[in-house]
Amino acid sequence: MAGLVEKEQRQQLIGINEKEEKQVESEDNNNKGCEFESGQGDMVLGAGNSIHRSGSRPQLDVSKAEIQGNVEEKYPTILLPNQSDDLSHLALDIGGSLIKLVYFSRHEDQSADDKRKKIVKERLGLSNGNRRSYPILGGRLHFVKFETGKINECLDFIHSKQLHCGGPESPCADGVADRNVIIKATGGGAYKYADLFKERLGVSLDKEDEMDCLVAGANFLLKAIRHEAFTHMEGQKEFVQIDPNDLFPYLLVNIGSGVSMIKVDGDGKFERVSGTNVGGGTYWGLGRLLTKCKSFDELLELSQKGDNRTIDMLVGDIYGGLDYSKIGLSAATIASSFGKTISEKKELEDYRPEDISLSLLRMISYNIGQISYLTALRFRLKRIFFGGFFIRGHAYTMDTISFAVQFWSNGEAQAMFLRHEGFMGALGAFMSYEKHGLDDLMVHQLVERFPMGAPYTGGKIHGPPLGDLNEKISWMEKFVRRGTEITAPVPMTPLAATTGLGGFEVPLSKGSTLRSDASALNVGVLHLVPTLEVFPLLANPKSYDPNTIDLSDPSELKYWYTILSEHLPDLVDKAVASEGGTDDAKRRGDAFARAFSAHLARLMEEPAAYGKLGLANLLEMREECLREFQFFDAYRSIKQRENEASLAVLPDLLVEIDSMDEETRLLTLIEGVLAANIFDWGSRACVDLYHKGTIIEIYRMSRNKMQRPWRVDDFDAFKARMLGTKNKKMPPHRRALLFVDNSGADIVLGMLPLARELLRRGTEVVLVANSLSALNDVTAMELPDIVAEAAKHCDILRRAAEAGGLLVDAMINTSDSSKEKSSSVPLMVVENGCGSPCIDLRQVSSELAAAAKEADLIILEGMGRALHTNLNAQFKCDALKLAMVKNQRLAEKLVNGNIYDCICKYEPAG
Ligand SMILES: Nc1ncnc2c1ncn2[C@@H]1O[C@H](COP(=O)(O)OP(=O)(O)O)[C@@H](O)[C@H]1O
Ligand SMILES: CC(C)(COP(=O)(O)O)[C@@H](O)C(=O)NCCC(=O)O
Ligand SMILES: [Mn+2]
Repeated sequence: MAGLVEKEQRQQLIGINEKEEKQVESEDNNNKGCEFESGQGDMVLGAGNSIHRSGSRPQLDVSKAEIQGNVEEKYPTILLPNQSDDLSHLALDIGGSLIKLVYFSRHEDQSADDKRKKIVKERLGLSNGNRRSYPILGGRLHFVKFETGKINECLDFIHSKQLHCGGPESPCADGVADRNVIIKATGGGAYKYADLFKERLGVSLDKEDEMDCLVAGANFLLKAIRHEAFTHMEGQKEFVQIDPNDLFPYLLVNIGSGVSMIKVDGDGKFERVSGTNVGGGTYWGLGRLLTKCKSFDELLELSQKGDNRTIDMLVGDIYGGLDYSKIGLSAATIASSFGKTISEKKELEDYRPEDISLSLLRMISYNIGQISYLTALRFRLKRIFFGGFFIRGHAYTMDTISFAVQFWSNGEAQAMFLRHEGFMGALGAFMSYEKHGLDDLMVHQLVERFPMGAPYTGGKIHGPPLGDLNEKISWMEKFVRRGTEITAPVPMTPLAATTGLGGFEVPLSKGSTLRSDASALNVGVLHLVPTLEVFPLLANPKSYDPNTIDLSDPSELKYWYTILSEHLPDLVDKAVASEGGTDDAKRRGDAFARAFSAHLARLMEEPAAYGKLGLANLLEMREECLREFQFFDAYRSIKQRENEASLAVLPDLLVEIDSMDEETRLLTLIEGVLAANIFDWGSRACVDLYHKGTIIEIYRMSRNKMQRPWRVDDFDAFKARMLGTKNKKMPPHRRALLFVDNSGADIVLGMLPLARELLRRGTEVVLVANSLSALNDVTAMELPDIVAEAAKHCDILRRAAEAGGLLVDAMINTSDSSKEKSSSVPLMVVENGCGSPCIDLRQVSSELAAAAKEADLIILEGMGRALHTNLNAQFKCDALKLAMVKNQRLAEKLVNGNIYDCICKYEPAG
């Protein structure tokens, strides 16, 4: 370490305590349109130009079409220069009670198509061949609903977002479609309101069969959406992993205004086998008459405070308080719904609306559950999926239905619910567009993200569309005034359960809340990313779960909620500074903080709202939320400063390393990676440390503390594989994938020297970095420049970078003047496909998937990638997981250790 000291003085100049630079990189966001969905929507950055649409689906503009690349390829890419990417599809399901809307928005790829990408594609033999040129290159599916009685709001919404013309970027004249635009629609309203749509928006509704749509939507959801189906018993929600190859047959019960029961045997293979007219409309209609409630939610809310014993006739009422044990009915069992109201001389006003609502809800839910079970029995179906907006994610309703199915089937049949409960028909209508592209997509190409608007939009707030970021922020500011009102949950009174002899028992519905209409939708925005792939080196892709920490443990959730909340002010400061600290940046920062806090609060109340919640999801949500408010790289100047400081001391470090024998060198390199992982701006403890010294001081301190054995120390096994033993020589690995983490010392003084060692030993190295920025993580875009800088001081890196095509543009000033063609194994950079401090290996970039095919060693580095996620992941090849644990609680929990302990976990190919 002595060599480093000389440079130290110089580094003081760029000390870590320096005030954040106020420079702004010119980021031309002004011409990007922003839209905000009122109602239940979210915010989306839009882009693009005109839309070409006519007939029942958007038409291709094939003028000047040409084949790009090799014409011999099986699926050559066809370039359509005049075809806009920004096609927008909209489909509707207009039911008796609600209108459901599904629409697609093309989303601009935020990761730039730089030179590196082109080179990587060539080198890894990736072509655009399997990338569709039409219609879905990538975009987002949005889900919105309106009450049918307020159809004008729906028309306004479509109109304001220009969804009938193709999106806000291509408004149609006077808001009326000029061509004969046809929109797919299902449900009775597609007939009833056809003229209204024509008159108001100038569009024709193309009617699709309701049952066809329901089934198509349900099959798509069950096959392609992770954590779509779940069971709900006694207040406990559990997601069910559906094997797409073992889905059929099943019974689909759609509880809308009325109820349909459909036996589904395959795609497009189904029969409506039963139904009942006692459904959601019955509950809402009767409930309204009997309680004078003004809204469905009000009625449902009332039920939560109700006691049905005042309304229902129980077995105990008939049997003088006794059970009817001979036939298995407890005294608490409902013998007759509303039965008590006949025997007493009371009028409607004498009953509490709360009790009436509860009795009604139980009566209808139980009845549907029972008929469903009988229907399933009739066709020998074991699985019943319930959908429709009657369910409304309401715990008590689901418990009651589950209870009925379980009770009557003696546990043989299982009731499951769908998160996109009421959207099956609308999705099916969407899929009926001839070229929607959806059913070609697989589960790993769909990323469901938190809808950025949901937690803070109220169903009753239907504002105009927000045209730009400014309006979005103003809206957030206004929201805050109403924020507590909107986000405050309505507590659900846990009802006393009777665990008697079965039958009409009171189901438990603990801990659930009934939220305002908007956030009641437990659906995110579906990001369609056709380029994503499953990481091919996962040993067990089906059972792989990226998250190490399960946030379904409430104490764990609370802890991480607090950590993220406490980090927020500092993050906002950094974000605002990264955009020059302008007033506009401050407003955006403020809006971001509010939005993110609201999301956190929402998830605290209902952690499983959008599927199983892990720590990686929370950390990603923070980054997504920053991007939503156009903070694309909050740590930009910190990263730059740390890169420069570290690059300045790299030559000395390399000299020092090169003076060591092989064994000491390998240990020093691994030690170096662990020590440099301390530069983590996401860790509270580390950020506090940075106030105490310069980068180099901290780096040195960190290395000095590297005492072996580390908390998890498989170094000897790794060394044996790398260097061999006395008795056994080992060949070098063919290709290593290095999943890199932070900028600055972490990459420059940690991972690059390790990469260099591998290269020196004849192993190809692929540096795998983020596609989008997250905290101070280095991105794939940034890496070539860093490598080029490092290569100025090192021939090994230079030759490898040249061989990997990384130095095409770099002005290399090497000490070695030889110009001979590089004979080195290559060093490459690929992007991982994500913008988070963690990595979900079920969904990685096609570049990474291609690079992985030749790899026989993986090195995962950092807390996010090797601890929060993937600590327990098994791979088909050798894997090394390296990280410093920068959080006390995590250290205790994972390794029974302490903060700053290190993990070096080596797992040879199984
Ligand atoms: N905000 C709401 N307004 C009216 N009904 C609602 C609302 N939220 C949930 N519901 C329930 O959902 C039912 C409608 O479900 P849905 O699946 O949309 O069927 P439909 O296609 O028949 O409208 C209503 O009958 C009611 O029970
Ligand atoms: C966000 C992080 C996973 C990044 O760590 P890294 O992957 O860079 O090692 C980590 O900083 C973290 O878990 N921070 C929160 C914990 C804390 O502040 O203690
Ligand atoms: Mn990191």
